Amino acid sequence: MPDTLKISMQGIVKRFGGVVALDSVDFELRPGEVMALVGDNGAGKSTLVKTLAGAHTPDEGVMKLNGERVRFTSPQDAWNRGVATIFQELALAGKMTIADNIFLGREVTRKVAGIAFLDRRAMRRRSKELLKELDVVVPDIHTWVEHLSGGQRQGVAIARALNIDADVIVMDEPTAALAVAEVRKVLEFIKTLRRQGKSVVLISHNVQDVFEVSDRITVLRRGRRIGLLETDKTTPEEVVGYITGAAETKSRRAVAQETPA
Ligand SMILES: Nc1ncnc2c1ncn2[C@@H]1O[C@H](COP(=O)(O)OP(=O)(O)OP(=O)(O)O)[C@@H](O)[C@H]1O
Repeated sequence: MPDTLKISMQGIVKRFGGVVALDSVDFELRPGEVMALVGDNGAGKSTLVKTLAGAHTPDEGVMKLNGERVRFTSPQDAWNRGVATIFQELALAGKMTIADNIFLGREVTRKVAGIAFLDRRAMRRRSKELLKELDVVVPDIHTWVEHLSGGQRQGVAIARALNIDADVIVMDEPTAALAVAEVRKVLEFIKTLRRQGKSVVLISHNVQDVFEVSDRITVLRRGRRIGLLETDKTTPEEVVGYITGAAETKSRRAVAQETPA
């Protein structure tokens, strides 16, 4: 059977000195799905995402993109292969315009008499198109990013990923520290990405957000994957049970009761 997964990670181990941050973790992402990644503080979510993003090299394990084995050497390398990670700090330049941020590192130039000039008009046009596709409303394309709201900044960061035709978009706590209306906006961006056929990984501490936008949920606990759940076949209570370890304890108890002495 052909390997149709967008991303597959198998047996990923990542150690930091004596700390085993990821202990043989499997992770998968289908084309066009939103996969939530949840777990308590220190569960290993950021480490897994940084490994996927090329910021960490795993000590063990195999990673595949479209069924092909890959080893990203840097976040830039992962971006070039269409895996764009938007970290909490967003990596946007506050004192640059929206369009300049969307094209950061990939500026469009045109040649006049053999000399390359930045094609600002083309960059502005494309930026407006990308923001429109996502339904991001900004005051003006010339606005400095530092004057935008948190939700608008998330929109610019996503537009930047779409500008490189990324088809895997990884978002690390995109709704943390946002006002309610802004959270709604970011959740809508995620739904738009899915409609466009993109695969999304969403790290979130907010179970309500997870239930609103995800197709499946991966639960990490103490560096291990302890749950892979279909969102419409589980409940917030069950997910919280996995996060806190209560579900694990319960299933162990159930097994113990079933096992004859
Ligand atoms: N660069 C590092 N050096 C040493 N230890 C690290 C490093 N990064 C992560 N760890 C450790 O690895 C474990 C997993 O951390 P990680 O940040 O991946 O968890 P997390 O699930 O993202 O937590 P949070 O929700 O708090 O961000 C923790 O014990 C953490 O202290």
